Amino acid sequence: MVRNRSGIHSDDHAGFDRPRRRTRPRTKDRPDYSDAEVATVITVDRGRYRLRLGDRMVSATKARALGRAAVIVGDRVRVVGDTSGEEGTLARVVEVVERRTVLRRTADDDDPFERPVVANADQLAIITALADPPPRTGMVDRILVAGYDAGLDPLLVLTKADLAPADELLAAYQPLDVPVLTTQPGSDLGELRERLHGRTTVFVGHSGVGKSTLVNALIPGLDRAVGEVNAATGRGRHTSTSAVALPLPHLDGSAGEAGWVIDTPGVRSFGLSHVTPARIVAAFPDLAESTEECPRGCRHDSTAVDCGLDLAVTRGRLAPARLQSFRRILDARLSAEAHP
Ligand SMILES: Nc1nc2c(ncn2[C@@H]2O[C@H](COP(=O)(O)OP(=O)(O)OP(=O)(O)O)[C@@H](O)[C@H]2O)c(=O)[nH]1
Ligand SMILES: [Zn+2]
Repeated sequence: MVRNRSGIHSDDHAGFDRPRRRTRPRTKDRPDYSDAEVATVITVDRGRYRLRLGDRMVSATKARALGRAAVIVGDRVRVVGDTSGEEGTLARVVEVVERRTVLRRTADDDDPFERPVVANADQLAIITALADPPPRTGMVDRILVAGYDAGLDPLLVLTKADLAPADELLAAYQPLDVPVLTTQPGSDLGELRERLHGRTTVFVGHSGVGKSTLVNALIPGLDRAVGEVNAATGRGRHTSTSAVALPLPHLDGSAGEAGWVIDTPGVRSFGLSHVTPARIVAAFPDLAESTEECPRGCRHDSTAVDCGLDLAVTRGRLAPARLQSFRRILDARLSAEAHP
């Protein structure tokens, strides 16, 4: 799949969480912040933001003028006030820079509200264990769909390869050209590091799959809590409920970051009611081309009549396994619609 660096199509910029009109100050009163410093949002916690500004960490609140507009992890924001980062100081976020991408979910399929989860990522790593807990392709498919919708490049990381073989999952995702990596205790993370290099990658995975173990291995000294799952709540006591952006160190010790990992809390569901099938198709240029011959309103699923995708298979232009895998993930979206 050929994509530009940011992984998004040029028409994807419109209307990302612009503040509503009533919350926006009248233009003539709006101060000009264009020369304010720009920082990256690392965490969001009850109206407080931890920002990385150059090589210092700064705490901040949101300026009243931003109203209810969301500020999310990964956002690039303009900040004013005390940006020294010294103990007890608090800067003010006055503007969110236009987002390149937004990964969204709806809490449930019947939840009408889209919740932006992470801004400005360009890759989505889905972490799945090969056993303990057993892999759930339905969940992987749903997260993939959210990633394609957001214009993120997918990456599948299969952990616990010491416990079970990866064949089945490889067969399910290779036809979609999803890169798949496997890990196990002590395995070489070189290829994963290469894929993370210079990019911002969201890590998503069900609780217990070994996500913290992986993040700790990638970022020595980080010490994310591993395996502290509370039996009663199914949630680690110290597990944060929102995402956190973590800079990846350069292995040779040079300054700056080698990329960003945005770690998200274990997901149990990934609602997709905000996703349209057309945007999933658009993530696969070869398939999108074949749908040009479809009848109007074709949904391209396995029940579709005269679908151009079936024609493409008949003509030998599309591998049957690719179409089958594509329809499986399309179904992950459509089944969301079937149970509103
Ligand atoms: N056998 C095996 N066990 C692993 C592997 N990776 C992690 N584990 C174990 O799996 C358990 C869960 O690992 P975590 O890293 O806490 O999983 P997590 O996905 O971060 O889970 P949450 O913190 O609940 O989100 C721990 O006991 C780990 O030691 C692996 O590759 N093989
Ligand atoms: Zn079709």
